[in-house]
Amino acid sequence: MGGMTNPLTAAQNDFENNPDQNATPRQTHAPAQSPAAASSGAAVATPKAPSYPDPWPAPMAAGPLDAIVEIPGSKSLSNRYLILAALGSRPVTLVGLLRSRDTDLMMGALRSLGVECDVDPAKSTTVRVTPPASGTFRGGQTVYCGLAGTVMRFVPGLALYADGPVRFDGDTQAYERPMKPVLDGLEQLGARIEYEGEPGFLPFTLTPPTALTADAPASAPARSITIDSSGSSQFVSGLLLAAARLGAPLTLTHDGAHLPSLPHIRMTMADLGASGIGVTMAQGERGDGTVTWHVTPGDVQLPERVVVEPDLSNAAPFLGAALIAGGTVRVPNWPASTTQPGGLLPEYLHDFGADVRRTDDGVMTVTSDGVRSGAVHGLGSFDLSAAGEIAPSLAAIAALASSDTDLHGIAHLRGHETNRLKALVTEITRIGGEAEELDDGLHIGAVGLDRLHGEVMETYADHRMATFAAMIGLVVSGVRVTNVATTRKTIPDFPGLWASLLAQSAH
Ligand SMILES: O=C(O)C1=C[C@@H](OP(=O)(O)O)[C@@H](O)[C@H](O)C1
Ligand SMILES: C=C(OP(=O)(O)O)C(=O)O
Repeated sequence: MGGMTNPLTAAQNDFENNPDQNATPRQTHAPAQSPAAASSGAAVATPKAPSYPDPWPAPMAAGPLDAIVEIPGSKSLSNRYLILAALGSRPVTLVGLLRSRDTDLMMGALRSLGVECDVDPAKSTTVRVTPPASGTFRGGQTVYCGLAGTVMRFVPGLALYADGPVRFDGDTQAYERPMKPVLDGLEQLGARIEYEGEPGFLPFTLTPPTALTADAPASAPARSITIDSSGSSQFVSGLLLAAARLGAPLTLTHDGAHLPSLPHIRMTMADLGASGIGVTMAQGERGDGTVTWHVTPGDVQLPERVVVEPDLSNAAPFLGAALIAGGTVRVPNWPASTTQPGGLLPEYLHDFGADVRRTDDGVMTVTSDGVRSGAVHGLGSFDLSAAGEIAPSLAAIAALASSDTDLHGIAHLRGHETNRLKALVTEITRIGGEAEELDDGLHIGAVGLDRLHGEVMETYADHRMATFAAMIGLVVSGVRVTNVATTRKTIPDFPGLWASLLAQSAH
């Protein structure tokens, strides 16, 4: 593996590329995990993020909100488009790309594999992606995944088409995120995986099968692989993205008890479709509860210019703020139809009791009398398996609502950035609320606002635990949030946007 950069010896990098800016303070071990030298060729021109006190005092809402908040690009779409552009043969310009830690890690990963990602100097959210002229990715590299599920589960599929072994590493906390099903799938396609620590987890090295590094003949025999994707939809998505280049039809079967985040899998299928790759899905083809996808390979090519939708899951704290503090919050550029699971958010907020409407100009408007009025009730027993990533935002509303909520279908949140079920129970309990873990989710009891008190709330290097705490802080005085910079995983400047939400409302 000569030429592979060792992140253990890489120099400390600047703020933008330092992985540890987002890790919890006790996990800071900066030089050990520097992705820039490890995974990016050219410098990434991310705008500098302002720095904030730690802990950050969450601002309280002085009265009902009245604000419009522009939400940056979707993480899930941005990172899929980056992967699909890299798999193509012509340059693609991505407009409105999310520029945050997860997308910068993805661009760093692609650059290390020989893909050019040129940031428009006049607009950092416009990025031109040029795949390697040879069509083969560069091996002998370390890809630094940070804590990004989309990087650690999607990029190994590209390494299948590299001209040498590729090593994958990430934040220490990422070593706990499950990887095995996607890597088992790639092994079934001929890759060899060597784990450095516990099998099934980062760090590891993927050695591609030699047959795939050259163009595989279109007539190659169909392939069939089976995995259990109960732990994350990203295992299926990663394999579907990889299959686009296979040069042979692929049948992928999920054989497991659950299949979370189905909209994210449909998003992958739709984006592959937009790149000229046909994918179909059939439930229970074997008549035994399994789910099967058929991928018909072709020439992967996104259109020359792709516009990224705003991140609708990241709209949740802002729109949810209207339910908590009362008032109206508007988010512009809300798509009329979307593959994002955040497209379900308006109906979830309506279920809590909000007035929700999208006008023809694409503005999503959420209005509520707020939790103090008693107008926000719990969701009762609620299946959130389609959109588990919104759970922390819904949990914040539920903890302040006038009746109970049981969120089901989200057992796999134990393998998210942190064990989110445990973290949410700990933090809700810390402020005087009532919550407990269920086998497949969370029970959140209604205790009344008077019982809740401000505390220093832990965020566990999890962006959504930080936005969860900020939501609570709108109506509970004295909430302080550790490591609010962790929000940079998917939002370039969350505290700035949050301040603008409140500042607009003060007028
Ligand atoms: O494919 C994607 O872009 C994502 C899939 C989901 O993962 P899980 O299925 O692991 O929840 C989601 O939670 C994550 O934030 C993004
Ligand atoms: C689960 C999440 O992220 P990841 O893409 O790292 O899995 C999330 O953003 O809520």
